[in-house]
Amino acid sequence: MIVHPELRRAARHVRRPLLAATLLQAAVTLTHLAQAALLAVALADVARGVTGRLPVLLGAVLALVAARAWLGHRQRRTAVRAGAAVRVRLRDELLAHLGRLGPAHLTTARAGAVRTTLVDGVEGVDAYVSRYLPQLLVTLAVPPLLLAALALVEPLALLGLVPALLLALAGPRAWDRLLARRGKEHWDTYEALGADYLEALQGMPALRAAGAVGRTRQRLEERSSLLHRATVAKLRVSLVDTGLTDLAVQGGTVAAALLACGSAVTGSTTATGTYLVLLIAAECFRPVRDLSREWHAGYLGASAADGLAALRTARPAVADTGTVPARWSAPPELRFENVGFTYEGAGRPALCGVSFTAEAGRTTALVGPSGAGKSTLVALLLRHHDPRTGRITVAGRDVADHTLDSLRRGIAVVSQHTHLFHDTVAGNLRLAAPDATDAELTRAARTAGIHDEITALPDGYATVVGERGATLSGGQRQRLALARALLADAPVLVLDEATSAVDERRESGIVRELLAAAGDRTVLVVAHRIAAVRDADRIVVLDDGRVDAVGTHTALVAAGGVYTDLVRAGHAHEGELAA
Ligand SMILES: Nc1ncnc2c1ncn2[C@@H]1O[C@H](COP(=O)(O)OP(=O)(O)OP(=O)(O)O)[C@@H](O)[C@H]1O
Repeated sequence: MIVHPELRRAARHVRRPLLAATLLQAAVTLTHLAQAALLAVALADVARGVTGRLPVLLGAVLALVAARAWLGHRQRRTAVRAGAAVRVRLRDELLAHLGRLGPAHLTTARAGAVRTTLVDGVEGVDAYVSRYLPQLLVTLAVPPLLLAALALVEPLALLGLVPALLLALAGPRAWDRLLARRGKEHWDTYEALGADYLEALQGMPALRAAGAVGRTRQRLEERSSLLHRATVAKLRVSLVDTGLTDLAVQGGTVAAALLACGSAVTGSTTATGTYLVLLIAAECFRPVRDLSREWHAGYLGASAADGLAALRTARPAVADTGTVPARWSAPPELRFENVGFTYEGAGRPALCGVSFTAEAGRTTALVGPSGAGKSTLVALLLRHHDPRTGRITVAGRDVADHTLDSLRRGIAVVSQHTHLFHDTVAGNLRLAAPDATDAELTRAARTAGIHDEITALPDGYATVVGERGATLSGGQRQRLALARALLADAPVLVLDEATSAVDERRESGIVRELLAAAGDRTVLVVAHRIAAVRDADRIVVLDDGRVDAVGTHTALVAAGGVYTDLVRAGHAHEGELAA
């Protein structure tokens, strides 16, 4: 009888349907009881050789059977509805929270484990709430009522039934803790296996390239046998629980039968009373047996409860405390003022006293060697983290003043890790602008340099691109993501290595077209290759978390330093340095 606070919380929102399901379940139990009483009277009549009432009694039994079937059907429907409501609400809540946690959460949590919690864990809670909880309430309420009724007919029978019921209900509580621990161990192993499988599937090309498929398969097999052992350990405790319940149920029924027979032999009870004791004693234990059966359905939910609670209460890297919606009537200025930031657990700061301004409606480029802090600056602008020192303002207001949702909607980002969904090209493009017309899709795709390739696909814009855009090349995926960002029509556009997978020959052309299409938006371009940024209005050179220089391409080349090194390290042709 594990009632985890997380499961109580999940059930709180469906109190009414749950109460209805419990009452219907109780009504089903009452039909069993009434049937037992009618059969007891009928059997006593048969024993006495009186058959006059038999047709009425048996007719009533049949009516009860029909009523029970109807009540049972209603009960299941109500319970399923309550379970579905719990499932939908919990998933919505968790998904919304995952959105607030942002990508920072997945640097510590594993995607496969989160998936297992969201899918299997929530299904388990559904079974727990819709099947186990109503039965638990009925089990706590009905047997005491039946015992009270039996006390009126044959008080002696209680001597056998009460201890047996107490043993059946309270006995297994002795190892509730062990049961909870085994359940958690099983869940953790199950979650880890799910995460391993997802990672192995997603990383299959890398595993093949490294010749590590065999080793991974072996590791997965080890994980599988760990899960098998955890399942057996869990079942062992669970079966002891069920065994004890069964023993108490059987023992109690036999004791009640012996007592009833004793009373019949001594003649202290009528024939009807004896049959009543025999049949009602069995009914006393029916809810206990049913509870034991439903427990197995709800055990998964009880085991997943800790994981669900951990996900639901995980703290986002930043608090969504801003109250002002980010609605900029004109492209805003972005200002970084003395920004410093250190990742949790990192020995040295990723950024240190970074100050620069990305002018409104202009293109500012961020360049620097690998690890200089370019992506960290973008993450801070989007508030995936907050700076440890300094501040970032958009249109003169601290980004922390804005609600997270509106801030992120106002800044369209195309990063080097584009994500496409298993949908058509058009469906992927319309993610950012569900109402965009076909003409608008085409215009955005043309600007991103992907239109011709889309029309060459078997079904053009209606072609399904596969999971994560698997049927497209890296460059095509990036250009689709660019088109999607253009459609989003946000006043700020951030291109974070957005063309890194596009060949250099096409890169400068695409970037030039993009910047023209960006119109008067404020654009921040992060790039390794100078070709992607040489036309920017202003270039900020970052080195080791600090601003090394700010200027135009021509001025920076003339000044020498880190920028010139970057140009030289790239595929700069003579003209680039000379420009
Ligand atoms: N999640 C993280 N946890 C800890 N340290 C991190 C994390 N992400 C980045 N860093 C560190 O912060 C520093 C800046 O990283 P960042 O990704 O911002 O650099 P970058 O200039 O974008 O590099 P690249 O051009 O290679 O993408 C690096 O030293 C990096 O190792």
